[in-house]
Amino acid sequence: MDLVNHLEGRLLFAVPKKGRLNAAALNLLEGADIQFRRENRLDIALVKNLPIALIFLPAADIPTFVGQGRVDLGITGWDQVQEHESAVRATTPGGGCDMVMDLGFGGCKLQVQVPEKGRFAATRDLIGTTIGTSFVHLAADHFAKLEAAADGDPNPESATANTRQLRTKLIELSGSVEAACALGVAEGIVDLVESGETMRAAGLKAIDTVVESTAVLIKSNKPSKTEMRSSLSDAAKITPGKRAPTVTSLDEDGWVAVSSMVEKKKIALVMDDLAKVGASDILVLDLHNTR
Ligand SMILES: Nc1ncnc2c1ncn2[C@@H]1O[C@H](COP(=O)(O)OP(=O)(O)OP(=O)(O)O)[C@@H](O)[C@H]1O
Ligand SMILES: O=P(O)(O)OC[C@H]1O[C@H](OP(=O)(O)OP(=O)(O)O)[C@H](O)[C@@H]1O
Repeated sequence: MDLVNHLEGRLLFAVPKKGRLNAAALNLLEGADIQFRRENRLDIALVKNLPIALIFLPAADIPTFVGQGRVDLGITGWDQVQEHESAVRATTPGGGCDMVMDLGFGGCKLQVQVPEKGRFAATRDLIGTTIGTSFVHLAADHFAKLEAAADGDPNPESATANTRQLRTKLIELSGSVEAACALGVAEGIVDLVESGETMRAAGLKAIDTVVESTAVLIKSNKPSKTEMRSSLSDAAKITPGKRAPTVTSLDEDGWVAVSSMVEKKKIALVMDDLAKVGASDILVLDLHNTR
């Protein structure tokens, strides 16, 4: 079955496809009686008992899909939501995601770590060095604030990597970040710590916390394409016009303008019904003749 063509009218819900949050997220869905069967290798599963489609994505990509309004809801780490927000702040303030609730599992901290017996005691000592991390945008913003404070900026908390030329060099690593110091790739790292075992085994110590994280439920603050399409089909049933309504794309993502002929005596009721299915800016214009 081509599942992509069965998404219309369904709420799209992104779930971590693997990794630390996968099992706990699936438990949560089971507890909420969300029934589905995921076909082997398919990243979309239609929920049997509710108009929902689950979309299985890497935890790091979920804020992008939710932030762009491509899916409506998602479960991911707060660290990933913050990293996305830092990455797109210049073009999309807030990243397009709103936090609905803290889910309480997946607790960890994104921390600045340095060799235990090394020369760095505080994060500001790392200014101008090389830092290895998978969270390049959050780490860059963190060092932008530190550098602003070191330079005597009266408002260092408002500094970001977009507003400053960083002296600290960030190297993006996709895993095993803790190996970077011992192998000479970086002087310090910014990486997740849960039990602390990985950090201790690598001879590192934490000297600063960038973000404290747990798994969160996030929602898009843009209407998704499917939501828009389903509202549109509801609206078209209320105002079918003579043959079909005229639908025009608008410059704002997710919105369309709809024109349709309505009998004069039904205008008030039709406007009420349209507002109920989510229509806004409803205008009534005179039509002088029709045949
Ligand atoms: N000990 C931990 N280490 C890493 N992440 C953790 C840990 N505990 C909880 N998390 C949460 O799990 C999220 C997903 O991390 P995880 O490494 O499992 O994802 P992944 O999709 O398997 O990524 P990757 O393939 O890069 O390892 C993190 O962003 C974080 O919010
Ligand atoms: O404090 P701990 O309980 O030891 O957990 C922290 C470790 O877990 C994560 O790595 P992961 O196991 O996901 O592997 P990775 O290094 O390949 O990302 C994270 O990047 C740390 O290395």
